[in-house]
Amino acid sequence: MTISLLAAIVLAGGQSKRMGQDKALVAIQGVPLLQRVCNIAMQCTSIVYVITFRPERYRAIVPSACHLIQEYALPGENTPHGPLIGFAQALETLQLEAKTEWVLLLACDLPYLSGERLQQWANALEHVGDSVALLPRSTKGWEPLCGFYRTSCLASLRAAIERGDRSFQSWLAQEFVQELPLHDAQMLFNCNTPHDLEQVRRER
Ligand SMILES: Nc1nc2c(ncn2[C@@H]2O[C@H](COP(=O)(O)OP(=O)(O)OP(=O)(O)O)[C@@H](O)[C@H]2O)c(=O)[nH]1
Ligand SMILES: [Mg+2]
Repeated sequence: MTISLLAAIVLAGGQSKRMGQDKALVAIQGVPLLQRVCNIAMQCTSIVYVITFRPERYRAIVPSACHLIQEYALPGENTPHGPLIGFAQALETLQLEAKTEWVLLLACDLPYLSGERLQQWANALEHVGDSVALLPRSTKGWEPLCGFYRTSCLASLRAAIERGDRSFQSWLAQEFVQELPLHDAQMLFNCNTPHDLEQVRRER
């Protein structure tokens, strides 16, 4: 697909409570997780945004070609307010600055992401019908933080947030989502806890 059709958003606004230290900065083979994810996103598109409450903390590790978006608190909402609102805020910026048809959304805690697999998936975007999103599925349901969304979903996303939805699952339950074939389930492994991190460091 032509590169201007696709941008990427990386979410780095979580609290890393389970990890006990900022996951974005945790290094695997010397490379901070957020940096790894940005590098892989850049294999799919030259337009990469990172949304976070702490852009200054990450400036030194995020590749200079990536854009950092300052996330803001919504009135009456605690922070972090969760990935759904983070995604909506990043999409607002994207619509103003990049105007791509699709966006690849990625969590920052995916140590086994494959750029090749993402590129293969991205190639399918040219042939998608009316779907709002293309996502892999696990036994738990859609895997919303490693897949593709039409940027025009912002209107429906805003409406869901207004209604009080805070989870991707409840928003996506109302949307037409197409499944991406997942041949390597490990790609979706989340590095959430010190135990997860130990496991990844052992395997790498
Ligand atoms: N931009 C943004 N990203 C978020 C927010 N909340 C979670 N995320 C991101 O969403 C992804 C998945 O979140 P989790 O795995 O639950 O990460 P977390 O919230 O930092 O971890 P815990 O505090 O242990 O639940 C990670 O990339 C987080 O950085 C938010 O309010 N804003
Ligand atoms: Mg996680």
